[in-house]
Amino acid sequence: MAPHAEEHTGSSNGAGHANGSSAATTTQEVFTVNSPNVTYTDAEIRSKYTYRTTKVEAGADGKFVATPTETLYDFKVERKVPKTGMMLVGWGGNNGTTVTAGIIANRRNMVWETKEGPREANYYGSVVMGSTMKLGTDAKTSREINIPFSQVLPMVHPNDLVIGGWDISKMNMADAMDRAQVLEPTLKAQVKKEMASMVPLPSIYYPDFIAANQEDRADNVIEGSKASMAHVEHLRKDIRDFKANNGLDKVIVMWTANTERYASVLEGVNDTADNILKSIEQGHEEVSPSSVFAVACILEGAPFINGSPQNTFVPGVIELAEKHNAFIGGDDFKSGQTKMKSALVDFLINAGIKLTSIASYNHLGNNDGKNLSSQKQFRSKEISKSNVVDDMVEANHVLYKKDEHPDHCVVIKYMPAVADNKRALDEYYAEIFMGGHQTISLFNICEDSLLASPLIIDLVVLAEMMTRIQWKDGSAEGADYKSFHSVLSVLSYMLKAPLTPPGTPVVNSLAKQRAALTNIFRACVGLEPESDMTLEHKLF
Ligand SMILES: NC(=O)c1ccc[n+]([C@@H]2O[C@H](COP(=O)([O-])OP(=O)(O)OC[C@H]3O[C@@H](n4cnc5c(N)ncnc54)[C@H](O)[C@@H]3O)[C@@H](O)[C@H]2O)c1
Ligand SMILES: O=P([O-])([O-])O[C@@H]1[C@@H](O)[C@H](O)[C@@H](O)[C@H](O)[C@@H]1O
Repeated sequence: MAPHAEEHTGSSNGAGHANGSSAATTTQEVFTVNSPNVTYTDAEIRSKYTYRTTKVEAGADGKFVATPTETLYDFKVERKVPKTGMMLVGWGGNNGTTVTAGIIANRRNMVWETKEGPREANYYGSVVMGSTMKLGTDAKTSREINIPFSQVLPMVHPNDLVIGGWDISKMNMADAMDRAQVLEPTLKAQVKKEMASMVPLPSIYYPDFIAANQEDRADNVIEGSKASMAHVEHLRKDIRDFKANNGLDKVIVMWTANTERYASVLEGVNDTADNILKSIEQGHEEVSPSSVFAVACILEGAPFINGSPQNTFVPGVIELAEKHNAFIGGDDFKSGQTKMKSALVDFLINAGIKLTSIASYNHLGNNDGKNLSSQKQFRSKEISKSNVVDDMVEANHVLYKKDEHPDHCVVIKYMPAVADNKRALDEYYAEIFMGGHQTISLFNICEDSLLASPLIIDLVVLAEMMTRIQWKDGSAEGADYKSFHSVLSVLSYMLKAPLTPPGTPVVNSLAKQRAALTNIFRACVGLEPESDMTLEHKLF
């Protein structure tokens, strides 16, 4: 994505709507790949990529036998950036209002006064819009050349996103933004008029799935019995209407509504695609609103991402997505305390330091915290916040015996006074050389919604990008191109509890997650994985 070629003109249009530029901005890539394995047409980038890895087998003598292997893939990337809609479930919440105001402010290059002086709109905290990747090294000087991550492939610019969504609260977005207590009044004043014209669509509300303390918000609910496909069809029509009313090519749906309790996974209820559809027809009590949204999106062909920790993707929903070649992804934005944890644990364990205890406490005062003050909803969050260290511990059997792992506790307390400015207090306790100990104590004020909103943008932009990437076996004549697996594990960097295709491992290491995303996108333009070997600086 090149720097914006045109000014964006917002235009409001109908319920659950609005804005974005009149058309997707034309982009000029900032690099081309000079390789016989990469071809460019106006419509596509095609690349032949050799995937090199190492297969390991246990030898007869008990030693490992490592065999380098090569697999040929052909990748195809559609270059046309579609006019894309972002529909948020829970649009009227802290994250929904904040990300909406943030995109409007960026689209209009807004500046607002604060007590520390003027502040300009930005996309800090977004991997796509705020980070770079190493393209290679200068042919003459061998110095690193880095490019904005957003320019490795032709991605949607968030300023172009047309935003809409649903909420069980009918409050318009300007009033909901005030309710959220996240943004500076001087910024809110500049987006207020536009946000006031945005009203969330009514949503489905099954009280048993979120805290009872949320009931007073529920004044914007789709009527009718849960026991039918009516809710699914209603949401599908909402998506179709939003797409048609805004002249969109694509819609991505993001769950940023309240954390639900876990749904029981039951044979005959939600274990298969057919059974989840039957259970929705029957209004089964274990079918959650988020699963109904997921089913509606799968049937409508709109990628669905779950930004909360509940098990939206019960096996039947995953199977349905696979049957329909629809994209799903989740779970639970990884915004502050857990993102720091996944980086710190990665560093400590890979440094050979034996982490033995992690105590994670946080308190917050926003509505999310209010909902999480209910045990069943907290349990969903406790699970997603606790499992984030598992793969890193299991990968180091020098430090940890089988099934040995650090003590790990997660505490969340609702303290209204701090509002969205969540406090995360962590203690990491580790064994070091010769019986020593290292204690790391962190006090991390994470402004929850200002950290989560850029992740919403990343997840939507990356999910849309994945719909324009196809692959085929490069060694098989006549093979057909197909999409990546329905479960977008490539999104894991932004998520606490990465959903992966059934039977595949979960990777929580932040560095590995980012490397996977970066290197898959590099492969799509025929480039080798980012290597920091820099042999050119060592072998001369
Ligand atoms: N840093 C973060 O903010 C962060 C990080 C990770 C995960 N999350 C998760 O993201 C979600 C949203 O966080 P938030 O701070 O915006 O919460 P919030 O409570 O401010 O917003 C949630 C919104 O969802 C609405 N809602 C509830 N049930 C709904 C339904 N069935 N359909 C449509 N709307 C519904 C509520 O009315 C509310 O407006 C929460 O589940 C939270 O756990 C947030
Ligand atoms: O991503 P992270 O900062 O570790 O986790 C956060 C929790 O600490 C917080 O209590 C909760 O309100 C947010 O939804 C988010 O899940």
